[in-house]
Amino acid sequence: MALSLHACILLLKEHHLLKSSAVQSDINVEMTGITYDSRKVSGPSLFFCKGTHFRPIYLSMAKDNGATTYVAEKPYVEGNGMNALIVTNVTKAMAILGAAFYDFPQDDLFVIAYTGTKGKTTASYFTRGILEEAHPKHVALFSTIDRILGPNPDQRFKSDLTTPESLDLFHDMREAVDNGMTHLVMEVSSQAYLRNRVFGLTYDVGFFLNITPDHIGPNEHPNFENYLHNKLQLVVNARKVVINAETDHFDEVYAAATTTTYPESIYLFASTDFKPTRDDITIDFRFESQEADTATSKFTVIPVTDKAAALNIGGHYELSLIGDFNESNATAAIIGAGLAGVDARTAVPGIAKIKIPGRMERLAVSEHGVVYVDYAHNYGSMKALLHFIDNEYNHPRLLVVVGSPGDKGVSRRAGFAKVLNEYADEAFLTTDDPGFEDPQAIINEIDQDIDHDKVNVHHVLDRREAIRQAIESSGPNDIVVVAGKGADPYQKVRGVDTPWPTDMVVVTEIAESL
Ligand SMILES: CC(=O)N[C@H]1[C@@H](OP(=O)(O)OP(=O)(O)OC[C@H]2O[C@@H](n3ccc(=O)[nH]c3=O)[C@H](O)[C@@H]2O)O[C@H](CO)[C@@H](O)[C@@H]1O[C@H](C)C(=O)N[C@@H](C)C(=O)N[C@H](CCC(=O)O)C(=O)O
Ligand SMILES: Nc1ncnc2c1ncn2[C@@H]1O[C@H](COP(=O)(O)OP(=O)(O)OP(=O)(O)O)[C@@H](O)[C@H]1O
Repeated sequence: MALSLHACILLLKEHHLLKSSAVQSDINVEMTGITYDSRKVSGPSLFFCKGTHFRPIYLSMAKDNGATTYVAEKPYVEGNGMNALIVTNVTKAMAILGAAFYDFPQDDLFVIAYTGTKGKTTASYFTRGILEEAHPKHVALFSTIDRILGPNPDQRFKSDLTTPESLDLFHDMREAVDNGMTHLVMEVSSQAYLRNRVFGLTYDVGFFLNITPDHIGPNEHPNFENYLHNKLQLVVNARKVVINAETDHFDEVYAAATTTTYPESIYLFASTDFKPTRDDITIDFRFESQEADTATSKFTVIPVTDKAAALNIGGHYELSLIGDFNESNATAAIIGAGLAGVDARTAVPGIAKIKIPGRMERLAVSEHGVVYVDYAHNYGSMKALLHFIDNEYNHPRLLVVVGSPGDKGVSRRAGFAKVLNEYADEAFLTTDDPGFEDPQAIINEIDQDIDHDKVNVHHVLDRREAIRQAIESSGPNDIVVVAGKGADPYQKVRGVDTPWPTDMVVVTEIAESL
């Protein structure tokens, strides 16, 4: 892979990003490296000066390591002697030049993208499960949990971000294509749009699952309007759009979709109980719960319109991942697979066996009821989870272990208190990625909104101990929910990822010790 300075200048001009350039060498000589991290420069490279914690010394280091050109929003003396491309927006420039450096790998992939406050990972796993049934060993995945770039175990990595930085995104897409992948299912966070990680990228199919207030605060979105605006960008950039008609802010989502997509390429889905508030839209697909037990969930997908019927995905489905919200996620995935050319004969077996690390994992503990480990970590997801369990087990005594992260998502704290008031009998408030905040202060903040007449609250800073106390104090008919971390293998403490064996491993160890 390579890119010349000449090509960079042309591309930046074409996108109206170039403010000025200083050329010190032959503009046709190709650069064979591209990075935003001075520690990764090797050989003649293009280096991007970006980020809140960027220091000019990184540019000196990049130059020493062989970088020949830098891209930045202002000139740096540390870059003297290098080619300089001064741009109006460095992260947009990075996305445009990154796509070109890796030779536009998205053109060789059928790309299905998901956004939504909740359900992105689940729907992405479901979609990949179906597509893999139709195209074995040809479906890549970029998810919060992992990135799958090829069929071999060494082509699978743990993710650091839900949606990677643009250079990493295009790098990984290129690897996926070179590994023979023909399809990519990816999660797109609102932060990815805010930070231009997917600037200029378009999708074959784009999904809008839902939106509830989250990710608002320092380092994330300044307010809900900004969060919504960034999430809407996904439907603007998709050739076919699928929208959960039950989402809050449906009107804005639908309007955004129609700015770039004709209504015949927009598909809407909803449960059979849902009544649209406007009569100028038609729901294309309905889904209806059949029955659920503690191991499987059965539902039917019903095509309503002609364009929905044409996909041939109607029928009865079964999931190994319970939770009524997962029927909605699964319906989305089935429609996505249908738009990729897969019909119900493949979709039905494809989705049945999918399990997702840290989502609705369940362990029955002798004499202590059932323990669920789940990644629910805001009001909306926790409500969906506790409501489902409350219904499924007919109002059991509910013990919930939960904490809230530091440095972000501050609104989650009040949200947890609200949902605990609605459903929990016992709350074990504990540590969850405190970052640079005091975990006890976070616990106090959650606790201040809990109604102590309804919920018996325990403060147990040590997460393992909190889980132990919850399980030990639960009876044979009780349910313990360990929420928030799912299959996260670490606790973020003062900038350090401290290893954590994962909630389910801890639950299992405690259960075996009883
Ligand atoms: C707020 C935010 O999104 N920040 C991301 C962003 O940081 P940044 O651009 O400000 O960069 P920085 O960390 O300040 O580093 C400065 C620059 O110096 C460079 N550097 C550093 C050291 C050195 O020796 N040499 C050098 O060149 C670094 O490579 C970097 O380019 O780029 C970094 C990668 O370069 C990301 O790791 C970082 O994600 C932070 C850790 C983060 O927590 N992001 C969250 C909010 C996020 O993105 N979440 C969403 C999911 C949200 C959801 O669940 O929906 C996601 O998509 O994951
Ligand atoms: N459609 C949904 N509506 C409400 N809650 C959901 C939905 N789907 C999943 N959840 C809940 O949210 C949790 C996280 O689900 P998932 O990982 O699929 O979402 P996500 O959008 O990828 O989340 P994040 O952006 O936080 O990584 C699940 O463990 C479950 O409790």
